[in-house]
Amino acid sequence: MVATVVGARVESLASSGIEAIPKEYVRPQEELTSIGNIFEEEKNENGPQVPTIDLEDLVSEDEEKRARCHEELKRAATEWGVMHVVNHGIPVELMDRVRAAGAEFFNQPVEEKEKYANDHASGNIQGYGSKLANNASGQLEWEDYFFHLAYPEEKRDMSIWPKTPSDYIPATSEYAKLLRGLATKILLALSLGLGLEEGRLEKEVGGMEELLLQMKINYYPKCPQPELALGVEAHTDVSALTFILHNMVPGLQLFYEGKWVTAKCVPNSIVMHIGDTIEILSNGKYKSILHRGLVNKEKVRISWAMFCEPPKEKIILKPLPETVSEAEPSLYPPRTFAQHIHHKLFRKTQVLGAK
Ligand SMILES: O=C(O)CCC(=O)C(=O)O
Ligand SMILES: [Fe+2]
Repeated sequence: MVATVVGARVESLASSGIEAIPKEYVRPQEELTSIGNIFEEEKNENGPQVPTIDLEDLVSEDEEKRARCHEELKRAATEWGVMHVVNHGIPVELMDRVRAAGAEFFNQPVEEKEKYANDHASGNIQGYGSKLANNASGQLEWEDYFFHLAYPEEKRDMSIWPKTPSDYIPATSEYAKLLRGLATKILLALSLGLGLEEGRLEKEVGGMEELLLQMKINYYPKCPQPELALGVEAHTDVSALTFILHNMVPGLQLFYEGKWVTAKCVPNSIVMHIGDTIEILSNGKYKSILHRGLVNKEKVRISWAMFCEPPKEKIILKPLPETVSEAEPSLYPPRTFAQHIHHKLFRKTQVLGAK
């Protein structure tokens, strides 16, 4: 009998030569029916597609062009809550450096990466990790990850950032700084889209001092039975905004109008999600879309998610008064970010426990 090593890295499992995945990774029956071959899914041109938004004119001097750009962004945030953004102002060479550095870090032997292992029991949530079963079902995801705070600079713990390769720190630091600037511009346009003053959402999520940029590199090894597993299970992001780079291997799916839509790989784009925080502040006018990640047999997939998050306790999140009326009552009770996360986990445990 082959015993499963619980807590082992998915990468080690994947390279061990197993032909069948351990049962903890097998999704429940009702979910399996919707999991297909991601390469086939990516080719599907029928049905709705994730919008691509050109941000060239996001801060244009030309008022008309700027308004048009804001309108498109607003529409995508309202209808989808996720989009490919292009002409975002982040140099492609920098995105390539971030990807190369992350990939090189993960290319090291597992033992090297274990030196950065996180330890949730001791409160060390930053570093190298894999999902631990957090509920009775023991369900696991087919991925390992690296997680750390990337911005603001004074809140970073550089002792946990990868030291190898040497470009990891400079590339990721610069990328985080530029993304922070982009987040401000996006929040400005989204504020105007709600009829608010341009700086309002930025302020409501914590501003320059308190909004945290958290980097999560998702590493999805090849999977011998991709039709039975998920790299990341269906969820909405709790963040205000999430910016995602990937290595051009498909995997991301969005639950839109009752169906799973596969995101195409758009060169030089960044996938941007509206997270729960903005959905709540906007009283549901902007959407935080349900999404998940599929894995495959042939190629390792890596994605770099930068979560822009409000502080855990300092801000009470609730629909802004301007977004609430008699006709559109508040859809969300007031909660801190920490309470929101806790509530989601609690609800999920209840749903799973009810089976
Ligand atoms: O890998 C992806 O494309 C998505 C990952 C994701 O949804 C997440 O890390 O929250
Ligand atoms: Fe996500």
